[in-house]
Amino acid sequence: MTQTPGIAITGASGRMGQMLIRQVSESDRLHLSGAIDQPGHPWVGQDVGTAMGGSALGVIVSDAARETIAGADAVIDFTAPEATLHFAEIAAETGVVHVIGTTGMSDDQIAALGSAAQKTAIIRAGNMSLGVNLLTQLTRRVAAALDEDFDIEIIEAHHNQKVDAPSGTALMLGEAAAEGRGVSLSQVADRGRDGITGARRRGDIGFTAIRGGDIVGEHDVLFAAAGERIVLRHLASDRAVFARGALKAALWGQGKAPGEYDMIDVLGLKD
Ligand SMILES: NC(=O)C1=CN([C@@H]2O[C@H](COP(=O)(O)OP(=O)(O)OC[C@H]3O[C@@H](n4cnc5c(N)ncnc54)[C@H](OP(=O)(O)O)[C@@H]3O)[C@@H](O)[C@H]2O)C=CC1
Ligand SMILES: O=C(O)C1=N[C@H](C(=O)O)C[C@H](O)C1
Repeated sequence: MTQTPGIAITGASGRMGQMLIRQVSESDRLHLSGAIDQPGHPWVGQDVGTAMGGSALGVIVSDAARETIAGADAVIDFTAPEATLHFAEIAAETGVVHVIGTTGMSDDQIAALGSAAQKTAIIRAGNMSLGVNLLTQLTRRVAAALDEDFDIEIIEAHHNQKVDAPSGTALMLGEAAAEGRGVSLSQVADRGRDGITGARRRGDIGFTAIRGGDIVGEHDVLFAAAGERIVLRHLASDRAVFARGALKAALWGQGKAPGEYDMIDVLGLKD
């Protein structure tokens, strides 16, 4: 019998880590080969299924990232920027496909992934759901069809434990809108309104971040002109949508040449 690709999950005890472990362990196309947590985490040394409060899955949570990633065909990583850079080095050295969902990375941190991508396939997206990736394409098209009489605002809402803002998704949508308009997002992004801000600058793309309760992830792209508004909206109510995308990416990455890819590549959504 052919063995399915083995998947190692970083940040096993995290919100996404646990969701990914559930999805991989229920998949018949992939199997869970490893679960990683930080040294000193109480889950290290325990069966990951038991640690999650369910039945044993036969995989012990390890703090030995290199060994665990080397034993996998893909590592799925939804953690934090510095951790992701560390895992990228290991994935590159061991030739393991690296699926990155981590957000909040600086431009320098993203650039640093470039050298890892010379050695292995990296698939990275600020949002791995089908819906949001479709929404980026729609945003780009609507932005291209409208002129600067339409002010573009991106409004996102997330749970109260989220540490980065704007969300990775909001930035993806901002990039898509800027691309549609033929401008660079860094030149037009307005990310921090407070106090006497002055009137809105024509052509800016504004960002607003709401944080509260257990909101999984909500994004509006508003195109507002005199007398009319268009709103493109995505609402996520279950983290499974992100995990499903990550599993698809891990499978799609098998046998791919080293390089940087995104979910538009995985989902075949390029126009
Ligand atoms: N692209 C997408 O589709 C999505 C992306 N995300 C992103 O995924 C990331 C994680 O989100 P979420 O699961 O909610 O966050 P959590 O805080 O619930 O989980 C983060 C996990 O990463 C671990 N971690 C943090 N820092 C390090 C480190 N330096 N080294 C090793 N492990 C570390 C944490 O371990 P410990 O508990 O020991 O600190 C924890 O297990 C965020 O960046 C979020 O924005 C989330 C959902 C969808
Ligand atoms: O931190 C989260 O929860 C999420 N993060 C991603 C982001 O920053 O956009 C994706 C999703 O919205 C959930």
